[in-house]
Amino acid sequence: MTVHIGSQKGDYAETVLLPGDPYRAKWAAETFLSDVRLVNEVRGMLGYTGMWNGHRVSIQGSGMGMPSLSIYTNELIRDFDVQTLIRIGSCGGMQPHVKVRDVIIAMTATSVNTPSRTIFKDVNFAPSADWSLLRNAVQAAEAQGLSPHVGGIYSSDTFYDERPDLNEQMVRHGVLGVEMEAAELYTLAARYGRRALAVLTVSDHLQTGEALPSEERERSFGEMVEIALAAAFT
Ligand SMILES: O=P(O)(O)O[C@H]1O[C@H](CO)[C@@H](O)[C@H]1O
Ligand SMILES: O=c1cc[nH]c(=O)[nH]1
Repeated sequence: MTVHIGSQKGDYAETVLLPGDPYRAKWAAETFLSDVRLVNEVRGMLGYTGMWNGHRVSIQGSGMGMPSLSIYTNELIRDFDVQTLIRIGSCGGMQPHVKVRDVIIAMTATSVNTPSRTIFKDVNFAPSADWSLLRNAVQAAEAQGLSPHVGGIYSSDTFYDERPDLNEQMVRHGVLGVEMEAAELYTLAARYGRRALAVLTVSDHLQTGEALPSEERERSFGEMVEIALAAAFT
């Protein structure tokens, strides 16, 4: 039992998928896992544990933004001994060749700030994915017949951005998409020696203005869930 997770030790699997949206956690657990059990509902941040292809796995909502993700990731790592954490999130497309509903597998995550920023002082730490998870995810996506985009993403502190110049620099430097959590997830995984990856589905596009409705963001991103599960257990 922690401040934000009302479970006992052992209630979580060693592998946890982390959608920002707690209702995506519910949908993914009910859709892809068997023997599903609700293990957290503190603050409505739903978490489930079940089985996938003979493997025990949990799916826990992380909330929106790095401060919220940091709370759940810290508690999962430090109090529940979680070893592998895979974010399954939505993101905004930033390149013309990245289309809505495409899958992005995030190799690195650039940020202006993270909850860990102060400990690095003047160092620009480079948050990056676990290599084995990244490789497994690419192979799993290709086995599904998908062509995922693999590269850098931008973890922003804001959804409603007042700094279009920052996005311009991201686009200019080939960043594929923008979301709000992966940089801190990768940083915490590095600090505690755990494996982390972010698999994202493009829900809207910064250049075209195309955007999926919230119901689709909650329930229709099955490909990335299957990629994340396969990557964890390959
Ligand atoms: O769909 P999720 O996983 O929440 O991810 C994205 O969506 C939220 C913003 O709408 C932010 O959390 C962002 O990172
Ligand atoms: O953080 C996010 C998530 C989805 N789409 C965006 O534009 N930003």
